Amino acid sequence: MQVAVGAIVREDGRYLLSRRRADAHQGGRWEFPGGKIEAGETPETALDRELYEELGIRPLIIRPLISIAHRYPERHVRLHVYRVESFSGTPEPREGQAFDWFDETALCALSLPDANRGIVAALRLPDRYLITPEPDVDEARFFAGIEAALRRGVRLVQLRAKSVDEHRLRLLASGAVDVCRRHGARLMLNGRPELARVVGADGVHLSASQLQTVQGRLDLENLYIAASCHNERELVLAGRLGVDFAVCSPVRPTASHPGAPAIGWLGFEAMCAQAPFPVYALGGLDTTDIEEARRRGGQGVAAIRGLWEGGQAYARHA
Ligand SMILES: Nc1nc2c([nH]c(=O)n2[C@@H]2O[C@H](COP(=O)(O)OP(=O)(O)OP(=O)(O)O)[C@@H](O)[C@H]2O)c(=O)[nH]1
Ligand SMILES: [Mg+2]
Repeated sequence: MQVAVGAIVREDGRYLLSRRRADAHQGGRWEFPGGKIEAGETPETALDRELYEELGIRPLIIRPLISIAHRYPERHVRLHVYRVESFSGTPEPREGQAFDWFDETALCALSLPDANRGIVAALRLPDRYLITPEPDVDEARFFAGIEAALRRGVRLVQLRAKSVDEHRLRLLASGAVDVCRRHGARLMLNGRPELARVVGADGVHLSASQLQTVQGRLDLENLYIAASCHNERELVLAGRLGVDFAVCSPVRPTASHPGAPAIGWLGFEAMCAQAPFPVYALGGLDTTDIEEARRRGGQGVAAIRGLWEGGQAYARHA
């Protein structure tokens, strides 16, 4: 079943959710307004009709947010989710449903249909994900590089330091957490979950090889979990583990991973269609590629040199 769904956002950043009728599929849970796409409709025209039928409003500015396929025991759905950034009219419950506006924190505490986890993640994540170049001996310069990226608007950072020992990684991670905190940004640690917790990181980023070793769902309470994926098999593993988002690479050939076959934009698009969570495109990309990544169904781009000031100079070994 194809479904059009709207995450309607107000100027104060709150989202409108309705409560599903008790007797409906996923009854009693909160949902983003929307409904089944009928024959002859596009997801956009269905969204327009549904929002009018359910709330008496007309979407004016919408942008694709994420597309999610989900199998409930009794039906399969594909949700085509849009962020509705402006609309005309005043929402009213035309079908007698309860509805309310929720900020991000309240949204995370609601009971939503199982398919909606990826929608909430997509709403909370930015369109760019900085991966740090391998740090050299000059730590001050390394932190200044992170800070410069944060000043340019980066809000999500992965500390990736493969060449350092555990002791130094811990120092670097603590420093990176501090810098990110000051700018209201989140830090993902490429490393062990226990270390992420000790240093106060916001999440842990798993390499594709770590993905192979984890059995079942990984429950790290309020830590974000992300993973690096290079093919559809790894995406499946990431899904089983319950990641919040993934990075798919390499979209283009890169200097940091010579010889790795590029997946190209078509490969990236196929991976986005499969993933029930947000996906960043990685590999030879920078901010000028964000729009393309979004057109292909992604959350945005992840980059080392593409998001690092002066890129080439520092990130020579990255
Ligand atoms: N509208 C909406 N549907 C969702 C969400 N998440 C989710 O899994 N779904 C599923 O997508 C399907 C969409 O259906 P719907 O019941 O809203 O469809 P509709 O408005 O056309 O309903 P109707 O048949 O009562 O007229 C349901 O199976 C529902 O459980 C969500 O956030 N919003
Ligand atoms: Mg509906």
